[in-house]
Amino acid sequence: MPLLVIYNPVSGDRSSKALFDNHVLPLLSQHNITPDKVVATESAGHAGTIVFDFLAATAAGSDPVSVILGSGDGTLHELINALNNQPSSKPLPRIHLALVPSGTANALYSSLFPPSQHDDPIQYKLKSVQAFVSGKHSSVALNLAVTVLSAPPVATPGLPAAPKQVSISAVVTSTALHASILHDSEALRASDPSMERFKTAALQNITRWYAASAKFYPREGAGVVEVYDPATQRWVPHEQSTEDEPIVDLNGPFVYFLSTVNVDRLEPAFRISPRGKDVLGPKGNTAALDVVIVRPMRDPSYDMDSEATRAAFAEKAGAVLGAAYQDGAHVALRYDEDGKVVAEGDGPTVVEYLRCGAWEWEPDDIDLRAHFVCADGDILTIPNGGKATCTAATPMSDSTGFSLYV
Ligand SMILES: Nc1ncnc2c1ncn2[C@@H]1O[C@H](COP(=O)(O)OP(=O)(O)OP(=O)(O)O)[C@@H](O)[C@H]1O
Repeated sequence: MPLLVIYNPVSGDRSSKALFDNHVLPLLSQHNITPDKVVATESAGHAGTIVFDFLAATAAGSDPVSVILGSGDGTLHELINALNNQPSSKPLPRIHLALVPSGTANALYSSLFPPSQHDDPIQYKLKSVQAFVSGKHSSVALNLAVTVLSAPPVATPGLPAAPKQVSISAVVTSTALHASILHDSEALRASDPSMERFKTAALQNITRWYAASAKFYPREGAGVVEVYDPATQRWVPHEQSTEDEPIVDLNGPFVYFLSTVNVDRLEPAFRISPRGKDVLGPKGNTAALDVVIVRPMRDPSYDMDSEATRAAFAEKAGAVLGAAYQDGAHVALRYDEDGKVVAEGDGPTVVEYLRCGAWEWEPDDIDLRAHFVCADGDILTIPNGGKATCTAATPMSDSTGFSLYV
């Protein structure tokens, strides 16, 4: 199988060149594997061009190719979207990826290879490449989340309808607090390349509420939208969803709205959708979006919207995010009758954790920040009067799409 090696020399702490020179390439030669090409990306957007040119030069037909990718989730996102946007008369072959985590957060890698304290730091980063060189070809097909931003259905008279924007995520699609954090943390990247910049941006945004409404559709085969019941640790039908009327409508305001595909975490310890990789792997599972939502009006102590109410709720939102670092304990948090966040009892859950096949997010026109959508770190803006629709997708067949060596 043709083999391409790519790394982003500026992702994360910029150590990927040394890692490839000292460990990845020597490991390949120990196994008598000679890559067809080894390339460092030279700019944003380059990874997609490298892969597209490689496919054009090597793939005689629909034969699969292997790509060893040293980067974070952002470069993978870029690569998937670049290939999707290339005009091509034939479907692209299946791309088998061996990931070398070199970014800041490495959500996909740390979900597939949950880190442990005992890992040797270098050997830990080589697990996917080890799976590739072992020749066992054990891989999982990646599901994708396809987000379409659409303009209002009625165009302004005299103006052509705005084109739809499409972005494909392999990890996360979010709005509300997470999209605001990613929007603001990008501005902090140059001064703070570490994950601390996400915490700084979180503090800047923790008191905001987002005015929007959302709809949820069942995943294929499920019949209903599911919600996680922490008491039984099972997915159960959402109270609004029946086989006859499956669509769930939720009204804002929202504080948190984040949907994952393939992953259970966004950083090694931040297990925000703790059941998020259940549907990966075995055949027969249909792709799903796991959506983590926090809406302040579920709080029994809520009476009116004011600065003081938002400041008080910020502490509860902070407790939810903190519990996500405790092995995903946030999905079991509840309100007691006074609105205190507790880990036991049978009050309403603080988090609504839904599993669906698609969701729609329609921001109120007046709320500019509710128009941000984050797709694997890329920030998109919903046009006024428009909405975002995110749909889970599985590869069309075994010979196309992406899979990961695990
Ligand atoms: N040579 C390059 N120079 C500048 N930017 C680059 C180069 N190669 C890739 N990029 C850009 O770097 C951005 C960040 O890369 P990547 O996602 O790999 O790392 P990260 O952001 O540090 O990690 P993570 O996504 O896990 O947080 C990508 O959006 C990509 O477009």
